[in-house]
Amino acid sequence: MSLRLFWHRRDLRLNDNLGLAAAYTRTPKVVGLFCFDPAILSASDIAAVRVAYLVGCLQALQEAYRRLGGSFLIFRGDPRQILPQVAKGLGAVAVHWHEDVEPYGRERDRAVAAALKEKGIAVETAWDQLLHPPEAIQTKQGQPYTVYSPFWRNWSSLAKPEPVSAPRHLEPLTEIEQATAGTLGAICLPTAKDLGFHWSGDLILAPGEAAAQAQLETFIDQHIQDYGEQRNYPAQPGTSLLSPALKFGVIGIRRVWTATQAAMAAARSEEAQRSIRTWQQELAWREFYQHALYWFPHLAERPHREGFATFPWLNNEAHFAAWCEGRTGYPIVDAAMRQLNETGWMHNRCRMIVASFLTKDLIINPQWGERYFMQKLIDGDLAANNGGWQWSASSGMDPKPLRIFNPASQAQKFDPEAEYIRRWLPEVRSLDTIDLVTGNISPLERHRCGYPLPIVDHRQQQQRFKQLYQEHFRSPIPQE
Ligand SMILES: Cc1cc2nc3c(=O)[nH]c(=O)nc-3n(C[C@H](O)[C@H](O)[C@H](O)COP(=O)(O)OP(=O)(O)OC[C@H]3O[C@@H](n4cnc5c(N)ncnc54)[C@H](O)[C@@H]3O)c2cc1C
Repeated sequence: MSLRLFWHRRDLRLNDNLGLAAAYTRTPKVVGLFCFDPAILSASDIAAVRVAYLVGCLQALQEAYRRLGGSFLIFRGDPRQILPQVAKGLGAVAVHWHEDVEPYGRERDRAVAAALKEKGIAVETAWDQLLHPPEAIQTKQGQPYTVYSPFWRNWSSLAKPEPVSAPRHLEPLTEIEQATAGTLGAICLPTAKDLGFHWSGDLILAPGEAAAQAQLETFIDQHIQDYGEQRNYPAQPGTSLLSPALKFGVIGIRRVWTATQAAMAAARSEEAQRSIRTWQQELAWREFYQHALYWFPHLAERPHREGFATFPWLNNEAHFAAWCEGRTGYPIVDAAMRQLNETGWMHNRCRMIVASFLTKDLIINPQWGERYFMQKLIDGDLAANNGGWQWSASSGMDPKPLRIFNPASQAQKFDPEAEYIRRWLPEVRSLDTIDLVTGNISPLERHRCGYPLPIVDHRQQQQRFKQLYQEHFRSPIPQE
């Protein structure tokens, strides 16, 4: 029986997995494989919480393969060497995987494909992590979109693909093949600690396909119809928390989309339908940023607007340390950074607030913040994180208006009872709500609570940023 390998990367599931389903139509002997790449593991922006979630998902996937009777192999090393060696050693006729948008992944995949073809082994790839691959969404002139609204109009007008089924039964490796895999370097699944990462906290989402599916169902049943309103309040459980599952492909995007369509059909009101539409738009933001990275790989390295590469950022290291530790003296900013440090996740509203604060109040290079987020986030994803930071810094593809968030107005609007602030800043819990949301806390009170004075003055810094902007770009401030 011919053997095919399926190389898992950002698709840690059996259901709604296009490449796996395609391989399974050819043979039931599809062997799953995951390779820990030292180049990725040794990068300086890896979060321990993300590795912990990844390892948990691999464990669930390995069990899922076993339940279907199949085999799942783990390796540690350079995929450019491992994949061709293993495929050849096991006599595989083909290796299947899914396309990636990240520059490193695309280059790696080209090298792996070339090495396999040299050995006479077929390579079959598909787009799986997006509802529409980059080539499918372009302007009338055949160019990639650089602005979200027209992208959304095009993207949302297209019919969406249906989910595909998981294999029903898989053939395992024979004992001899298993022994061969061992000599080729197959290892037992390491723990996050074995890989050099330590995460002792809880995870916002339990690892594995079953947990992601259950989370989707809970969100659809209980929250999606109120998402339009609730998604802005960081103290409320109004968002899906599916970002780690979507990052690692623990749930299929076609399944997620189908669930939103079913919710739309069952919506209780027009308001509820608008909420569901808003959530669908977030899924489109995810795709927009992935397409952007695919077409403009330089985004991973530098600002899209070239002028920002030489912007005179102040880059005060003490201010950056205070921001990272949640000790800026601005309660909503500090609460958000503590949430990130303690849980590996931060609410979207707060991501925007802290990113604006870092770039427009502290006037620090957004790349510093982008990297810190990657070092901490369970859902840290190059495309989404870069997109979010470039949006916040006004250095991205869609720079208008110049977004400057006022921390006090944001807190008054989106955390009016200071519930979120109190949850993450225990030292100020006893203070009055109005003081917490406005940040008008006297120096004496701050001293009494052990809470720092504001490290900068928002109003002054806003003026300073605008002045630097005008001088640097020699142009007026872009307005809405
Ligand atoms: C500065 C900054 C950095 C960010 N970094 C990341 C990151 O590293 N990884 C990441 O997945 N998201 C990132 N986001 C986007 C967003 O904050 C998270 O996707 C969201 O908070 C995840 O929570 P959720 O799953 O409950 O989202 P929901 O509100 O339930 O949204 C559903 C899904 O849509 C996608 N999504 C939602 N908003 C966005 C967005 N603005 N851009 C891209 N995709 C989106 C996510 O996959 C999310 O899981 C960032 C946003 C900002 C402003």
